[in-house]
Amino acid sequence: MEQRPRLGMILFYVVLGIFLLVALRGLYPSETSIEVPYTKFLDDFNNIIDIVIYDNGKVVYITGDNPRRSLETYFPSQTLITQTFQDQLDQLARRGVNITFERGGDSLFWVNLLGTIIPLAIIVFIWFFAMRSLSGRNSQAFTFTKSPAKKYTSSDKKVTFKDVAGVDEAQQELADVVSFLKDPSIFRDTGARMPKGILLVGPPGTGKTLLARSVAGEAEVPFFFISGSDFVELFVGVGAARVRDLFAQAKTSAPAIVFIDEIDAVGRHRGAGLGGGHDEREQTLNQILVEMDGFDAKTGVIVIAATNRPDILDKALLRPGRFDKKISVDPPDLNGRAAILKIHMRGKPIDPDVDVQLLARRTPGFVGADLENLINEAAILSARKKKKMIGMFELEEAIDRVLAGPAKKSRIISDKEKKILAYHELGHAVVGLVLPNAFPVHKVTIIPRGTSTLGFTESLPLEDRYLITKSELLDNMAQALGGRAAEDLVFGEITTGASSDLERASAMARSMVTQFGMSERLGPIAWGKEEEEVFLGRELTRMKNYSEEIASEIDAEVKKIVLTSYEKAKRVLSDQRKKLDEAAEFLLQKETITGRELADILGLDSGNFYKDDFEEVDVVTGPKIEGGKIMGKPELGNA
Ligand SMILES: Nc1ncnc2c1ncn2[C@@H]1O[C@H](COP(=O)(O)OP(=O)(O)OP(=O)(O)O)[C@@H](O)[C@H]1O
Ligand SMILES: [Zn+2]
Repeated sequence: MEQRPRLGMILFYVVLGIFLLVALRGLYPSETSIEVPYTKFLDDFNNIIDIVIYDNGKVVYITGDNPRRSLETYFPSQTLITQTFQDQLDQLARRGVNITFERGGDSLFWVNLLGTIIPLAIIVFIWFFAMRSLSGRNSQAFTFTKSPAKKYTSSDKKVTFKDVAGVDEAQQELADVVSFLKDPSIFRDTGARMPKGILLVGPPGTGKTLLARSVAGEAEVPFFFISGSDFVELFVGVGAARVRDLFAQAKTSAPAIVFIDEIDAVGRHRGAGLGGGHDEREQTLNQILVEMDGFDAKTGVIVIAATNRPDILDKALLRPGRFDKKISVDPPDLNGRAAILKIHMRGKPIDPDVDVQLLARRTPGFVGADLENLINEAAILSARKKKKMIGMFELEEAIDRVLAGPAKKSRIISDKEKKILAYHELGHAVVGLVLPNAFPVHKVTIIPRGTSTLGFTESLPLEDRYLITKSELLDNMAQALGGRAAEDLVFGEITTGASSDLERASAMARSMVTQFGMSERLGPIAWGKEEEEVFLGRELTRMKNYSEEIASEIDAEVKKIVLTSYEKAKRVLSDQRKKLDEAAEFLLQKETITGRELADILGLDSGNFYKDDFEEVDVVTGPKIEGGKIMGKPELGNA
């Protein structure tokens, strides 16, 4: 980012240099000859070694005295056809002088002119183009200082709180802002101070922009939008000028909302970042601070900024009177996702049989933008099939695509591999169905998807629960190991396909021992401290604060837990050995089997499959426990 203005300047000067050079060259063309009087021509006559005669009377010649300089003179064009002139030419020819006849002596002028204009035009074009692409905006190549803020006024399609869901807490906080913008006097009477700046913090796609727009829509005030990366411009000082312009615009139409997306692009704490080059960014940032200090609550301008890197923001931005209110915009929970899906289904032809709750359950970790995209994908799939309505099949297919890539029907898997795959996936599913505390099984498929997934069993994690018991953890671990257990049991041999299952089970066991204090031997002690680097790829790092002795005890406990779960999985499967073959036959034929169908084959009416009985649960907002972390993803063990 910082390199941009530098690069722009260098490019600009290089282009300017070339431009001047060519322009000068065009004015004094080196190839052009010097005009001399006719008498000089007569003087030189005996010395001429090369001559060009144009039909309009122009003559260009070179003498032996100075062969590098061509001279030119003019005859009245009639002279060219006189006998005397012909005689003179004869004389020259006899001396072996090179004589050429040409048309239209003026062409040289045009050649010169074109020679100047064409490169000029090319350069202007390149310059223009460079500006355009460097400034990242099409129409504003030359209006650097004018703010490119887009203004959405109430005439545009209005976004209101009804268009946003799953971010209830943030919405509640913003409701105050709306009432303030609608009627500032209420707040003035109680002496309450409205924040000038609000910082929306959250991962991409959670609806920060949408929220800011909905505040403007609810309050029916103009909305000025700009992105922090727009400020990073070609010339030093341009960003600051833009900020000034933006705020001037907002103040004249106050009450108004100024929204700065990606504020981290300019608001990074000073001195950070690579390769210096902070002058431009710093100036822009300073200007934002100056503007925010320069108006008070009476002005009626509220600045909302969004970022997903609050940790790198300059402290100056967060001081009182600036962005002193922080609102976090988190990824939606189960009910939030259902509500967002409903919003984006509005006005689309959705099959009445669609189970929104199931879709929400299948999409943990999806943010608003993903859910919107999901519905769009399903709409495309339906259109491709020329269906009139978007059905559950397309919506589920769209989820599978996002989770594991599009189905690869063409991928050829040998029958033997397919059989192993079927038993492996059924191993997961059967264990999940039989053990009462595993996550409900939704479906099993052996349709290969993406590049690495050969098949998967999907269980739906219980997100509306905030505590997970030890027995649930153990049953889920057994389920994770079910694939491997089935391979072992049925084929007496194991494949490489279970590696991620093993990884998952081991990680669960380790968390149980070190994090949740669930090992009897090691007691209710947190071994090591887990640190989640905020927004840095969510890497979990464990700080070791225990002895080597404890470390080996932890390892022994982890091993014990995993092995016990594995034995449990194997026991369940050998009890169901006969039914397992029946289910495998079904799966090999149909490639997909639902939890309910599998329960029917196993004769487990009360089996642990996904039942549609979660509909419209009340959200109990409680603290999220750590355990949610490892439970957050659906079972997606590849073969
Ligand atoms: N909470 C939500 N409710 C409804 N729709 C949402 C929600 N969140 C996102 N969307 C949909 O996703 C689109 C993109 O979201 P938006 O641009 O507001 O996210 P953002 O948090 O600003 O992302 P970024 O940080 O990438 O700018 C929205 O236009 C909207 O259609
Ligand atoms: Zn597996």
